[in-house]
Amino acid sequence: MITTVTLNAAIDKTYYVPLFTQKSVMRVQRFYAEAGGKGINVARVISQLGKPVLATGFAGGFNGRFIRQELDRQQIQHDFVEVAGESRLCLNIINELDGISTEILEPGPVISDTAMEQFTVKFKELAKRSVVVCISGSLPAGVPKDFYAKLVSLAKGEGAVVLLDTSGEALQRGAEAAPYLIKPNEQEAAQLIGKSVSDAREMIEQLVSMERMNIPCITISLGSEGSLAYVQGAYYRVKPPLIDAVNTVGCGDSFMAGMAVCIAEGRSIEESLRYATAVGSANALNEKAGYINKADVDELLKQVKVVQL
Ligand SMILES: Nc1ncnc2c1ncn2[C@@H]1O[C@H](COP(=O)(O)OP(=O)(O)OP(=O)(O)O)[C@@H](O)[C@H]1O
Ligand SMILES: O=P(O)(O)OC[C@@]1(O)O[C@H](CO)[C@@H](O)[C@@H]1O
Repeated sequence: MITTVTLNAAIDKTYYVPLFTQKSVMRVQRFYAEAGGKGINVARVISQLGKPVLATGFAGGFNGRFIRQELDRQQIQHDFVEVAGESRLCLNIINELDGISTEILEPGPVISDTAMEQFTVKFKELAKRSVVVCISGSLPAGVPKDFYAKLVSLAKGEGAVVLLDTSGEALQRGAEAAPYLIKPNEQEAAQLIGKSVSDAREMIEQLVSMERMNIPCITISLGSEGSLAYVQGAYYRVKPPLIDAVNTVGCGDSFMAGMAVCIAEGRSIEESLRYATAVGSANALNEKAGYINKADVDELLKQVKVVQL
């Protein structure tokens, strides 16, 4: 089984407006409301790829009920710890004119020590039954910055392969616990090394050589430019197909879903990078965040280029 973790679950609302302008009244033309937050997106995409998955994390209030209901409707297994307060609302406003998206993300509920203890017990149990555990997204208030590091160690102790996709201090501390894979985008990678470097190859080399960084697989995602990966001593450049992107929010989560599936199935690294890239690109073709069509993935797969450097 693959388990995905979303400590800061959300209702992801996507608004399509004709022209996004400040100091104006904008009428929404189309909108979508989905169960979201990075790990839930990963779970949905894994499920859309036809593979078994379970989503866990914290969920609370009316929004938490909506999230569980949506997962039920989409027949995605879930096991969340109920928390006091409301799970957050994340808004993605897409300007129809040029496709540019603006995200407004609520902070989410404050998590109590009791809820964290409850989650830790549940997580250990789930990790024991999982081949791969994928931990994604920001930490809600109340959760210590080293919580992902604790989860990484626990899951590794239970024999699971751990993938981590987060940012800032949570990523820094989590990375020190040596998950199997991290996937920062350029901005997150720059935060991790403490400065921005314009050349992606130089950036990944700096990440690899960082002290206390003992991670077998590091991929820096570069949006429409694809990614640069380091896997056990070798570097790879991955180029996605040229597509007409509609909504790129959730591409990183879809990439993680593709990697999780391939790692769970023991596929080669080149095959995994190719597949994950096709899944990431397929998400960009969809109006909803964290959504793919399997037929798109199969088509895009033929056009992804992976080159060992
Ligand atoms: N416009 C695009 N065209 C083709 N492929 C894309 C595009 N945007 C993203 N992808 C694919 O998806 C992967 C992940 O995208 P990206 O770098 O935007 O992740 P991210 O910043 O983590 O996204 P998010 O946090 O919204 O999930 C890329 O490496 C690429 O393979
Ligand atoms: O605050 P986080 O957890 O870093 O990011 C949350 C979020 O922007 O990430 C997803 C896209 O990757 C969206 O579904 C969600 O709203």
